[in-house]
Formats: sequence, C-alpha cells, structure tokens
Amino acid sequence: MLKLKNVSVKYKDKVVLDNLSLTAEGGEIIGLVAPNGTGKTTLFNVIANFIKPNSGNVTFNGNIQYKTERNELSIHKQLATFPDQGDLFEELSGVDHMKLYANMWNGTSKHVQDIYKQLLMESYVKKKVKTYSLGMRQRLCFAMIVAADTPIMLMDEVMNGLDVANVSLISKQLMQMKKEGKLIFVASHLLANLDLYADRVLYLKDGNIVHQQQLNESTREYIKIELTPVQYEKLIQNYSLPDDHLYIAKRLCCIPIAQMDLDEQKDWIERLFAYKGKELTIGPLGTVEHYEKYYHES
Ligand SMILES: Nc1ncnc2c1ncn2[C@@H]1O[C@H](COP(=O)(O)OP(=O)(O)OP(=O)(O)O)[C@@H](O)[C@H]1O
Repeated sequence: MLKLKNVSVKYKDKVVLDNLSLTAEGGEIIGLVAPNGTGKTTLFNVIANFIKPNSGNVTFNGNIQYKTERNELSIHKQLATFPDQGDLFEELSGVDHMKLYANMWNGTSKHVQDIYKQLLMESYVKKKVKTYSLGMRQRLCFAMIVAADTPIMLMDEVMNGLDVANVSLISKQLMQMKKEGKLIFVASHLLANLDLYADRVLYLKDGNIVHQQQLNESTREYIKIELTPVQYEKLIQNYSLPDDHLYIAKRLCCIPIAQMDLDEQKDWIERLFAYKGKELTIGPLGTVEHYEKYYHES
C-alpha cells in the first residue's frame, strides 16, 4: 500500500531523514516515536508530499508516485492528515467541519451523524467551535479525519489533551478503522498508550528507523525489576547474568528468560524477591522501555 525507498531530507546542512526505507500495508496501525525535533513530522510531510525529499521516493499501491499532478490528486484522495487545532474556524460548528472533510474526500457527508454519535459529541457538535474546550476541539479534529474516511491516515499527536475516557474512545475508533483495512500512522509522545492499539512502533533516531517493535507477535520475554545503579552493580557482582540482559536508563534490569528452564526462572525470581518494595514483572519490553533503551542511554 505504501513504500518509502531510501528517503533523505536535509534542511541546509542538517540531515533529518537519512536513507529511510519503510513498507506498510492496510489494516495496520503504526506508531511513530522519537524525541522532539527528530523528524516525525518531516516523515509525514514526505508521505503527504508537503515536502519533496532530497533523494528517494514514496510509492502508493505498488506503482503510483508523486510525479505528475494527476498522480498527486489521486494519492491525496486516499490520504488525509490530522487537522491542526489552529486551523479550525471559530465561527463554524463541529458538524460543518466534519461535513467539509467528508465532502472533500468522500463526496458525501451522510455518515457524519453516525460518527459524531459514536464519538459522543452530540451535545456540542452543532455549536460554534469558539465555545469548545481544548479536549472538545481535539475530538473534533479526530472526527474530521474519520469523516474523511481515507484508506491512509497520518495522525500527529491525536491524543493530545484528551482525558482517559476520550483516549479510550478514540483508541476504540482507531482499532475499528484498522479492521476496515485502513493504514494509520500515529506519531505520539504518549508511549504507554501506543501499547494499547498499535501493531508496530517505529523508533526514529539519527534520520532512520533504529528499531521496529512488533506488538501483535509474541516477543522476547524478560523478568523485569527496578534497581538503583548500586543495587544493579551488586547483582552483577554476585550472580552471572545472561550476556543479553539489559539495564535500561539506569533504572530497570531486564533478564531474558527464553534460554532458561523453569527452575532457572524460579531461581531468578527468588533472588529478585530479596529486593523488598520493588515491583517484579515478567513480559516483553513495552513502548516506554524501548524508548528509554534508545533515547536515554546514549
Ligand atoms: N522548514 C524547516 N527548515 C529548517 N529546519 C527544519 C524545518 N522543518 C523542520 N526542521 C528541523 O528538522 C528537524 C525535525 O523536525 P520535525 O518537525 O520533523 O520533528 P518532530 O520529530 O516532528 O518533532 P516534534 O516531536 O517536536 O513534533 C528539527 O530539528 C527541525 O528544527
């Protein structure tokens, strides 16, 4: 559905994307994670052709590239980007905005009512945007991209400023759209949140994807415990830890269990129980832990 090949973007001497390649298919939610200023928006801008890469290309559906105006039009019919709150019209209602997006991409707005009901916006959607809170505006931006109903959606910080109930509401809607076969990119700083709905999380670093985390496959499991650097030093002096264990962000010790039999696993759990008041968990690394591994250790 979407293929980026050797994409590079430079602003003057600053390389932001460096030979980045990526393939993505419909029916997938892809999280995009990196500290501020790494290149997430730049990557979205390349996919949407808001900026031209210095080299490399983007291909849709196997053979369509941004080479002609006609191609650009046909790609833009299939792709919508998350609206910016600053682009909302204060004097128009939420419904007006949703209809605008629905008509622009879909040629019809008959599904708009179902969407605002599903997103629990009925009580305010017909009022002018100037009366909305930040969270209501954010939900409207989301409702607009849902109304656009495109096969590809690029969402920058979709959950910004939303409370727990709204995060859950929007997560559900994202998963429903994924089931319908859409390809959805979500750039986010709300890491734990991505664990709930993303299929794959891409970590951007130094202009490229430094790691792709598959969340829907069984992944390496670890015994995980929070340890201070002093406690960790003592542990590695007293016991021989597997070479591939991790000590992430000088706080979390992760011991892989794949190569251990049940007795060895039990031994490790007993040893680690000695650290009173520390939470011991068993499972794969989550998005937060990967993030700390890639961005807090260098
Ligand atoms: N038009 C531009 N001219 C010069 N430099 C730019 C331009 N746009 C972006 N940059 C630089 O490119 C880098 C990546 O910016 P980008 O907006 O893609 O990051 P981001 O990962 O989306 O950040 P954030 O999490 O803060 O939204 C930054 O260092 C930024 O200063």
